[in-house]
Amino acid sequence: MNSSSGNDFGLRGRWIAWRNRLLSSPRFQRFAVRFPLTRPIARTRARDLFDLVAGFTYSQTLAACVATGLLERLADGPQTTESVARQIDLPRAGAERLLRAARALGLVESLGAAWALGSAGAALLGNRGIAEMIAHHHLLYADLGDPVALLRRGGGGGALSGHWRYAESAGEGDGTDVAAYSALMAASQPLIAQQVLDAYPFRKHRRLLDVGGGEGAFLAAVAQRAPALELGLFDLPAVGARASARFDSAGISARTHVYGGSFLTDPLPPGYDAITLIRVLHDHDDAPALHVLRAVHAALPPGGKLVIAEPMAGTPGAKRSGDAYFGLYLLAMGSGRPRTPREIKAMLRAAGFAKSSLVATALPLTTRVIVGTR
Ligand SMILES: C[S@@+](CC[C@H](N)C(=O)[O-])C[C@H]1O[C@@H](n2cnc3c(N)ncnc32)[C@H](O)[C@@H]1O
Repeated sequence: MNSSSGNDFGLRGRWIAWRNRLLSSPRFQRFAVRFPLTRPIARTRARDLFDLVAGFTYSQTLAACVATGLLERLADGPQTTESVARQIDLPRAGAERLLRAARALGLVESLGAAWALGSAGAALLGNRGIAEMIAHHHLLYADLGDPVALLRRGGGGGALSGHWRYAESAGEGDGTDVAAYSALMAASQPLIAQQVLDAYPFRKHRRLLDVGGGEGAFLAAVAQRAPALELGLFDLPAVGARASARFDSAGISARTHVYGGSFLTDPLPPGYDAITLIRVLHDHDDAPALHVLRAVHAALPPGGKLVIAEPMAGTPGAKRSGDAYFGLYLLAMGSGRPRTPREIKAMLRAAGFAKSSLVATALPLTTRVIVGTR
């Protein structure tokens, strides 16, 4: 149905149609920037709109900072443009262009004639996972070169789906295929693990199975917080091998068990009273995601807990990261979608879980937590 007036959508529909007619009118736009009472709002709106227009250049400034190691160079103290240019191997003019762009984004700041690390740059340096994400974004941007084509073909089929082998070739991935994504996940895990561990008391369980546990970074963090917990990790065989190596070097092999398999075709091992799915569910379309939840339900004892942790859609204050970033990221990857807590809870009900609740986390933009009870 086509409706340009909004009349068919009740009071709110009519209000939106009226507001949009006004906001898109060049006459009103001219008035709004001139009139003192509307000018601040008009300027903020214009800036927000420009940020949407220019976002790609901001991301690419960031990518250049990470690729050249600019931020690390400034971590040792302020430097002149010449010194920066020499260290990051750019002509002076190129270095200055990058420094100015980075300054505008808060990544660096000027200090007299020198350049220092900015507050956003310092925060980024303290989080290796974000730098690694930025470093692999060239794959995403290659796929987003023609976003309409990507949307038309239903996602996948590009550079990012090659990075996440299992996305389009379910249950697959040998040692070489899984190395890059497993390392990326492990690098970004500390921030996630800390929040999940603060949100949920794993100590009250006896045995915990981390399904799609990657190379074991989450379980290694759990092991420190809950020294009595027995730990299991289930992932594709090639990823499980990486986890075994990590557990060996962390000295926790005796209390961990690694299972190699596909949760889409193999049953999950029983005997665990808690199961975690950390950044796993959103990787899968609805049918396989429901399959995983059913497999978890089958493996848990009555009263057993499933802890789901991942960024979710519709997160207050972080809606862009859910539907815009992860929505397009997972589309390019070729599998999955970000879901709202309500959608995840409905899936848990469909998989047979008796109840579920959303638990608060420190940084919902990066991860939210839902606990389901079998
Ligand atoms: C996005 S990563 C998350 C890894 C880890 N949980 C974390 O948060 O760092 C998804 C994980 O699911 C695993 N995975 C994907 N498909 C799988 C399947 N069919 N069976 C078992 N594991 C699978 C991947 O190998 C990968 O380790």
